[in-house]
Amino acid sequence: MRIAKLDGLNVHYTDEGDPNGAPIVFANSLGTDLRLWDDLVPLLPAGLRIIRYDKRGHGLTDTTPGPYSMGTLVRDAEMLLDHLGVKDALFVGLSIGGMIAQGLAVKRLDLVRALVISNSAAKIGTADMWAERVRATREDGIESMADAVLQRWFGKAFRETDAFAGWRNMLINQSVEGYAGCCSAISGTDFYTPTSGLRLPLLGIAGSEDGSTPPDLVRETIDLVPGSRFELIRGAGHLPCAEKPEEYARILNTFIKETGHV
Ligand SMILES: O=C(O)CC1=CCC(=O)O1
Repeated sequence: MRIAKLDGLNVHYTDEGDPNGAPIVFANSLGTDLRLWDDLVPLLPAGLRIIRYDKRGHGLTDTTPGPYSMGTLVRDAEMLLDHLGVKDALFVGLSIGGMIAQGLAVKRLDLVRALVISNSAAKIGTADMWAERVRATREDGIESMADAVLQRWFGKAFRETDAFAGWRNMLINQSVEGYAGCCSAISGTDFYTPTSGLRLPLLGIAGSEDGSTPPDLVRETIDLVPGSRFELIRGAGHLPCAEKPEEYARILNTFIKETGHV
């Protein structure tokens, strides 16, 4: 098990593949841990250094008292990459992970040479929506919202597979404080202006059945950056890397090659 102690925070991460390869970093969504990418990683091209991590309040990373700010989550990612000596990474962020990706690219362009913003946007939801999510999380528990969240995460066919129970368990077993803390970070984030200023290779990925960040919302953010590309995965919900890993890999691997990352 790999833990990096970053300014007192124990951050759980994995560092796989070729240690001298071009780095690719994955940041996961609200309510998931780094296993989000388990089915995708074996489909990536050889020669990459593949880094995944559990963000604050999720998985095996420490939970600190919330609410969190997006600045704190971006700083955690920044400290991890500095700790690992990573520069010029291809950074893949899904949902809140895609917000962290935008914030990191704006703050430390030396760390990020290309971005994948998956099922994410410059701004997600409204302050009222996130305040209600924080209230429900704290007062009724994550499980009280699980069915609604999972409907947005996956299409109907996937919800009938055996694997679905594992995703439900991943969601309901996250820390209440960590989950609520990250809801507050999303609520306070509007990267519309800073992301508009980014000039780097950018790929957007959306799922046609995504009830959290619908395709039009993702596309609006991707279109802020000249030269960016947008791909839609049909029949997939909010977590297409888990629901349709082969299709996700085909799109991501094309981008990896186009940007000369391997
Ligand atoms: O829980 C959801 O609705 C999906 C989601 C929104 C932001 C995020 O990271 O996940």
